[in-house]
Amino acid sequence: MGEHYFANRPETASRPRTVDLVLPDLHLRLETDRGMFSPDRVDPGTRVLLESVPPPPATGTLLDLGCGYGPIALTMAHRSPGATVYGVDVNERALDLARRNATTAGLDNVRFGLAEEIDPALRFDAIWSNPPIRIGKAALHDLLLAWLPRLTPGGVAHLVVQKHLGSDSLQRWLNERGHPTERLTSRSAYRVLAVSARPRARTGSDTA
Ligand SMILES: C[S@@+](CC[C@H](N)C(=O)[O-])C[C@H]1O[C@@H](n2cnc3c(N)ncnc32)[C@H](O)[C@@H]1O
Repeated sequence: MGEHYFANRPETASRPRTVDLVLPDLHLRLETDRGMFSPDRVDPGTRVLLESVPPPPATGTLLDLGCGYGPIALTMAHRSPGATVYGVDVNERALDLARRNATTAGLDNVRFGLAEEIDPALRFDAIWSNPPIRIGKAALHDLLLAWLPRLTPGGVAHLVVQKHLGSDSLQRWLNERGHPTERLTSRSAYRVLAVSARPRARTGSDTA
């Protein structure tokens, strides 16, 4: 059976290569390898996200959830040089390449690591993600429930999901979980969802 791109330590023999990420505002050559998501080209869903989401906050703390070799985190770091960007993944080969890609791009406002290496007290002003749909619905829901509550009040998460992989049901589920969620973009097979932080529960003193 083929190895999943979300393996922690891919056993697949290494075969390094590069892909070009070309956007109106940046051009990066990124090192990739076997054993990770979309090693031969920047994923079209990632491209839809990067081409359609408004610029991230200029300062603060930003997150790329499931960063792979780093195209989303590095774009955020480039667009928001005054912010600190975190990229988290379970795939250590991808994290190593993401760190190398940051160094090559001269971006020093981005940090890559496993979830447990990221300070649990950190809160995020924006989250961008091409999430790992293929880990299964229950695991994806658990992942989102672990990270979305870490949005700051007013923070927004942008998630790109293919329609046939369940973007509409994910949007419904997020709304049911109390995260106001709208469809920002609909381009070919891809949808970008804009997910707001859950509104804080009103307390007695709010209404006094
Ligand atoms: C669809 S890929 C996107 C990769 C990269 N952001 C891109 O655009 O090319 C999803 C990523 O999520 C990672 N992933 C899977 N399970 C995860 C988890 N529990 N926590 C964080 N990342 C995870 C996978 O290893 C994979 O790199």
